Amino acid sequence: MIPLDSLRARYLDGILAASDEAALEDLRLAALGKKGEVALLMRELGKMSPEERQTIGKALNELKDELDVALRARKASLGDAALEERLRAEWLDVTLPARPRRMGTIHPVSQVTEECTAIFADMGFAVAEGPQIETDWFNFDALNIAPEHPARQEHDTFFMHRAAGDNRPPHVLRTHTSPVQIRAMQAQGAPIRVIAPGRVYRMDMDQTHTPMFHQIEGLAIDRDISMANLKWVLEEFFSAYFGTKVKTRFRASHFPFTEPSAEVDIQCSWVGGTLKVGEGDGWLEVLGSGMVHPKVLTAAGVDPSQWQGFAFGMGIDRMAMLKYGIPDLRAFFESDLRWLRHYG
Ligand SMILES: Cc1ccc(OCc2nc(C(=O)N[C@H]3CCS(=O)(=O)C3)cs2)cc1
Repeated sequence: MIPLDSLRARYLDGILAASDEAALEDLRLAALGKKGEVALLMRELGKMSPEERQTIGKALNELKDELDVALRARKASLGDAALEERLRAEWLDVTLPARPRRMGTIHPVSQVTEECTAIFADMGFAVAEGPQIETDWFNFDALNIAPEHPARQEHDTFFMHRAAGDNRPPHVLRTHTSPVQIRAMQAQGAPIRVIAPGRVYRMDMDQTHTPMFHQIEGLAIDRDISMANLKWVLEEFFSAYFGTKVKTRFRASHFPFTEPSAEVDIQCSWVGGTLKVGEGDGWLEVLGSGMVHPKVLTAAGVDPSQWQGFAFGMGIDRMAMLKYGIPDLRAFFESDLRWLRHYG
């Protein structure tokens, strides 16, 4: 009688060493198949005494069950490994549907900035850019804004606070893009025709004001530029922007950086809650403007006895709200995809 232990050890080792399911199946047949070693031993039982038959028979059945469990366990782990191998080999499942790719949209602020820039480019204005963090000189002093002017207060302006002993000049988040035009004049002198679009920052927050918003300012300096030139440039701009003939109305005003100054309205009517530009007997304020103050030209290194010209400033977000009928400025910056897709 073969000692069952060596048979058991041989098969258990063989099962653990089996490298794939085919080898395992061969082992199962060799051990437990009709012609398997266990089946052959079972046939020997008939030649034994009843006592032997019972002992050996029990041992053979236990061996059969043990090998069966070991074979199933090994088959399961080989199956997992085969699946793992297949998933690794077939990482790219070309039968999967393509990932939905939605077309992006251009933000209304970017659209309006590009549109305004193009319209002014047609009238000979180049685009000037500059830093968003400015010294208080470029943001205020150069624009003839007095030291005690309320706009310099912290309730209006974001100041960069300095560590003690840091004696660099105060820096602010620019409150308008006017400093860009000072820098442009310092760089190229007169004559000059530039527009300065960009982000500006003011301490403010409500339905029509956000701490960051977008402005576009214009500057035209030459030998004999007048308010009449300003009126023409603005009427050309608004007519192109709104796609219809737009009349403007100048109302006397005051800004430290322009003299004379004028707030400019465009003709409009509110038909059933929607804005109609270029008709009706209503007027809507859209920007501020004026002839550049001599002190501002001097600060920028341009001789006011030789050169003069106009400047204006308007809110890009506000222009987008007017054109697209967007009621709340805060929605511009909430990154709500539904809003962006609707207005984009
Ligand atoms: C060198 C230089 C000299 C003068 C300049 O004057 C730009 C001007 N801006 C305004 C004005 O009213 N701007 C506001 C309109 C709405 S807003 O976006 O809140 C800012 C009037 S004149 C600019 C640069």
